[in-house]
Amino acid sequence: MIHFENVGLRYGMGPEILKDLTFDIPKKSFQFLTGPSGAGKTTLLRLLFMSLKPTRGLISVFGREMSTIPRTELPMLRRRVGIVFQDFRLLDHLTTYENVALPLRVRGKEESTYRSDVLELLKWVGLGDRINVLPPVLSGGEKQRVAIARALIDQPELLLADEPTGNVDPPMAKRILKLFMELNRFGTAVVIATHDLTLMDQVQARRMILTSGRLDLYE
Ligand SMILES: Nc1ncnc2c1ncn2[C@@H]1O[C@H](COP(=O)(O)OP(=O)(O)OP(=O)(O)O)[C@@H](O)[C@H]1O
Repeated sequence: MIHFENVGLRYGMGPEILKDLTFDIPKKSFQFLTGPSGAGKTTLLRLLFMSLKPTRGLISVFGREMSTIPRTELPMLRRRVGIVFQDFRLLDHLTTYENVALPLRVRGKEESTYRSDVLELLKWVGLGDRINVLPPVLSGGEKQRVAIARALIDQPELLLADEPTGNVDPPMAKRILKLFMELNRFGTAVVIATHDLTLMDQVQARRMILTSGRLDLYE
């Protein structure tokens, strides 16, 4: 589904942050992306989300070579990807419910077809009593769970999550992991960037380890 071939990335004239990355993200696969702080995990997720272009090498996403994709087509391709940003990126003027429903609204779906799914997912992540609240009054962990629910609601082909359990307690982290695994069981490829060893030890999954910009894969 995604293929990287000798990919390198530098920001501006700075040093190369990612070096010679060659790997695949197969359809329906599940993997953790880990490595020390500053190793380039978020940068790699941004490449996977097509919000950054590599400075060298080739990336193909959903069978398309990234350098040939017109800018106008990127939003359509990105709709096939669910992403949980480290800083959540919720819309502050929309309620919790409306934030989670947004990807479905953007697709032109009727509210009656998804309302119960959104409510059920919000309940699952422990936010059943926060549906009409605006993000500014939510705690960090609550915001994180809204961002996760929004990324999952439309069953994307690929889910990218940047430290998705960084702000929640261990039982909730376990619950969120279960949600990702369930989504994966239904066919979504999942990439979770994390430092959380306890989380990674709960699943037998591929580990992609970034160290000083180089990637090692442990199947
Ligand atoms: N927009 C940017 N401009 C210049 N340098 C950047 C930019 N974004 C990230 N970097 C640099 O790239 C390197 C990798 O950063 P990145 O955020 O990808 O690492 P990370 O592995 O996700 O770190 P963490 O685990 O702390 O979130 C760091 O040295 C960072 O300072």
